[in-house]
Amino acid sequence: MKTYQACLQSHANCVVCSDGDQNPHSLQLRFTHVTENEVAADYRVNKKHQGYINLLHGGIASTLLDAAMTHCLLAKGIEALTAELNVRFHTPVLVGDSVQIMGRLISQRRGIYLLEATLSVAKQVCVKATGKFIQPKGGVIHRELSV
Ligand SMILES: CCCCCCCC(=O)SCCNC(=O)CCNC(=O)[C@H](O)C(C)(C)COP(=O)(O)OP(=O)(O)OC[C@H]1O[C@@H](n2cnc3c(N)ncnc32)[C@H](O)[C@@H]1OP(=O)(O)O
Repeated sequence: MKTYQACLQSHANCVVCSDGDQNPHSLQLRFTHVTENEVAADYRVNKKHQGYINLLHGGIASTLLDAAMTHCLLAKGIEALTAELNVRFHTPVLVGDSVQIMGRLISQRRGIYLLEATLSVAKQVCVKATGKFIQPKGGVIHRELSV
């Protein structure tokens, strides 16, 4: 089984979790293990990431939840692609809010991993997601570009 550190190399330039040297536009999130099947990260909402004035863009919120679920699998040595993402926006999140993002593995059946993730402010869940993840055939995730 690959280690978490080794799995991180598969997305070394990631817009969510690489360091600023690798990608200056990265949100530079750091996920930590909470339990065997759970990871978490903290993030303060930057005004660059608003959609409607002073509200966190829903696409960015979805990205954070997708990343939490991905890291949950990476922490278990599993590199899989998002095959399906379902997001429910309960409460707007504001610029400047400190948010906690959690990802949790729910189940695994016939190569399809089902996960859930939450984005909370002061312990109130504002955005919730479920996702299905699948390991690509042959296991190769990254691609070479022809140009
Ligand atoms: C911070 C870290 C960030 C890292 C990145 C974050 C995660 C991402 O953004 S990943 C990028 C976005 N996702 C992608 O680009 C994925 C694009 N899709 C794909 O590559 C493929 O469709 C992939 C790999 C998901 C599945 O491909 P493949 O294995 O060929 O699937 P396929 O043969 O169609 O299906 C395999 C099985 O899964 C099932 N399946 C496929 N999709 C789904 C789904 N959404 N729900 C349920 N079942 C599904 C199929 O029915 C099939 O079942 P069975 O074997 O019983 O027939």
